[in-house]
Amino acid sequence: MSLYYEAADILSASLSGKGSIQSLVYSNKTLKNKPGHLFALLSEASKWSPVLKDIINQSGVLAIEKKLTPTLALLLCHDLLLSKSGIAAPSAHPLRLSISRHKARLSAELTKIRIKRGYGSLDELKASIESLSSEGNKRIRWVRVNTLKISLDDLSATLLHGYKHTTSLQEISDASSDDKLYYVDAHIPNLLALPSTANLLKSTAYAQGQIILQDKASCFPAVLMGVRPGETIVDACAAPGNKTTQLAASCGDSSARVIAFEKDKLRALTLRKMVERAGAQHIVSINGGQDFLACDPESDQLRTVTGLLLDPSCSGSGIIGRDDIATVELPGSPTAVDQTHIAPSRKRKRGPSKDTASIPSQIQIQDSPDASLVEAEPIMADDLKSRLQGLAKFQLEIIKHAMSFPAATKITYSTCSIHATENEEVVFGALASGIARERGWRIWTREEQVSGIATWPRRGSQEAVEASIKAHQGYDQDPIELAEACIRCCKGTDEGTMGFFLVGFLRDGGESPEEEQDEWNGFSDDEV
Ligand SMILES: C[S@@+](CC[C@H](N)C(=O)[O-])C[C@H]1O[C@@H](n2cnc3c(N)ncnc32)[C@H](O)[C@@H]1O
Repeated sequence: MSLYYEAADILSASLSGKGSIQSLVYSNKTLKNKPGHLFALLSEASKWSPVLKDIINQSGVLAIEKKLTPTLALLLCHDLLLSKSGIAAPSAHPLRLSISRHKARLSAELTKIRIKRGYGSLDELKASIESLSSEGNKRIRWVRVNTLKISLDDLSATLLHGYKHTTSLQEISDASSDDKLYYVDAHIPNLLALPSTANLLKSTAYAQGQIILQDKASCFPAVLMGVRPGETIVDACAAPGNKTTQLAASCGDSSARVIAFEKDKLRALTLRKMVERAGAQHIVSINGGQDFLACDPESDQLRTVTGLLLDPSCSGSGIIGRDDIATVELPGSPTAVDQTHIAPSRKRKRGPSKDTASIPSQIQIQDSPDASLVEAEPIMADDLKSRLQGLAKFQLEIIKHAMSFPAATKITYSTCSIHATENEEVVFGALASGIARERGWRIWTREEQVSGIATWPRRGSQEAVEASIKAHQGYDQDPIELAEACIRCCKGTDEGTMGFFLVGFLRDGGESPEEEQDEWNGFSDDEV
């Protein structure tokens, strides 16, 4: 029976924001059960959780069986109804009995749900659950062409030889493993999409740094930055170096340069390797093992820096593969259908249970471009909330430090988090800060963004912006303009990106870079 207790503990820890199910299972060396067995149970039960939640809620079993917590009920009900080998416990075990004595009722609820959803058999329902779960997985492999090493045209003759160009991203995500297709992205220059089955890691192009496997969302900040000749750009949190090498590629053979900070010495080694593989060592200076927050913006190296790209450590909740944290639905909470926010979990009346209180039961993302996802903060698990607040404090410090660079006129701030706490709220904390007011920093409006970024439809959450403005009294700005200035990407959409957030800050003035700057109007539609 320890299997179910151990799995329930892992699920509760994941739901409180302590990590993905995968990392919690495979990083724990003291597990009593086989990691593979635990992971299979947890990922299957998570996949089925929207159905199992309804079955358990409709059956009323949680109100009758005092031994069952919602997570235990989810796991046991999964094995009772859906696992070929049934519940892995002796038939007389009290926990097994607590669910199996309701088998008839639970099976009847499963049948009801199946019929309601229009499936003729359990196999048909299973096939639909499988296809839904694979939709959340990455089907697209984003490939950035490293123009320091090769042009897109030359890559077409080598790596892409035998591949057919398509103008439909959908065709890429629908491709079978034999399909050799590529798509040229409309927002990011030199970015391709290939079917995820394309085995690029073994290609010469990858080994020689001609291509960099980088999610589309992660390419947005360097494009927004728009490096111009003569500039010096700081990448403040650089390893492993995706954005550093992208910035370097946009410097090309101009006189622009990049200074990359990476606090962690080991990660700085990875950064160095990546910069070398990308052929960017003559463009990038690496401040390895150095804390960006401890650097002196007035130093000789930094006082002429004109732009800073900030991509600090974050919760990583937008990363694909961490879906399992956010999408498990537990019984004991209402069935949410068309909600933008996490549905509040109903507190159970009987005694306290460690996995019931304040657990996000569901996150639903509204697909409308102007209302991207935000979490309903008040019902966040306490652990997650305090972890996010700690991250947000650090992220705000990074922005404020960047705002103190004397010649800087532009900053980009990004996270691969879906949480407003790390995104919109940090942004407006920064705008309302003393240093922003003193140095004249303001938001980089949508109208001022380069076309590939300005035309991206998913923008910040107006609701989160309004809440942030309220929290920073005296900061009087148009919430619509501010939300429009923020860029969001959502995972699990047809756009094939991970969850991501980006915003920019601008100010007039600052010292000019040493060289004369060319007039630069951003990327035109023809170029992307
Ligand atoms: C989200 S990752 C950056 C990913 C990177 N921008 C890319 O696109 O490949 C954040 C990085 O910032 C580093 N970091 C965190 N705090 C830092 C600080 N105060 N100074 C410099 N680097 C820091 C972390 O070690 C980590 O490698």
